[in-house]
Amino acid sequence: MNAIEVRGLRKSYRGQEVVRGIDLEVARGEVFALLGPNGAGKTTTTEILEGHRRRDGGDASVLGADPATGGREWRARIGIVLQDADDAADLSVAEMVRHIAGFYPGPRPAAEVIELVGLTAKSKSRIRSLSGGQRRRLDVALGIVGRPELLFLDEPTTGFDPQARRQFWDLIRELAAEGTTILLTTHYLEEAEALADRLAVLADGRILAEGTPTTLGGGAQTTKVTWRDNGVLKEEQVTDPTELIRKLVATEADLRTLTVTRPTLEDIYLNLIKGDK
Ligand SMILES: Nc1ncnc2c1ncn2[C@@H]1O[C@H](COP(=O)(O)OP(=O)(O)OP(=O)(O)O)[C@@H](O)[C@H]1O
Repeated sequence: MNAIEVRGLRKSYRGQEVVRGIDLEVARGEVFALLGPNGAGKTTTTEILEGHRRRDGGDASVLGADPATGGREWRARIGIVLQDADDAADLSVAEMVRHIAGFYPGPRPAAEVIELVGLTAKSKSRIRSLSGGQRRRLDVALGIVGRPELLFLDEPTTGFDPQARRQFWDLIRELAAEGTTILLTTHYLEEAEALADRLAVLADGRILAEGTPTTLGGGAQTTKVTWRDNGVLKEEQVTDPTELIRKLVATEADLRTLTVTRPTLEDIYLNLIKGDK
């Protein structure tokens, strides 16, 4: 059975439909990224699946249960990292992690989790004294302390410095290797590319495209080939550069300047979003 199965999901706020018939399947052990512009419906979808928001239509199954009615045991199997958690600012990092650990039947030791997110030096500091990125690391710690089977990460690395982001990626890869299923929303395309087995692009409450970081957007994407011919810069967009390069090898073109550029996930994403407008 899939970890997440969604059919025809719908949600409106005051008559305005913001999730407009989403189908989604996330296999157990998969890292799945939801991408999309601000207001696309990523957080709303995620919150429905976490059981934090009611849906207006469609079917949803998360770890075999309907998230709208999932009980305490179901909740204990899920880890959540919210977008703007705001709580218990007077507790220390370690106190907070221990407090949340207490809600789970088999939590990770607090010190281990704090180490995993790189906050050991801040263990005794009050939450209110943490920087934005450190606060975000604590949020991640709270999301994983219960050894969740399924982890929801809503923009987890916002405010992380580049090194912290790389450390976080390593942590996610470790969790994935242990078999944790992960649903991630992010605006960092390189993050989705680095972590996701599969991803979907959401815009205006619908899924525009779905695939792996290399197949997303289908075969419509072209590769750019540039080279110099008698000093003149030439450029061609082709689906498969093999034939063109063979042809160039047979000519007098100076191939020391040859470049072959595949579109990045960001190029593919921006094209999809642009095409939707
Ligand atoms: N509680 C709410 N009441 C009314 N409208 C809401 C509420 N929450 C979200 N919306 C609206 O629903 C739409 C989708 O919002 P959502 O937060 O799901 O988008 P998102 O894709 O997560 O965006 P972002 O990338 O900015 O986090 C937006 O137009 C937003 O204004």
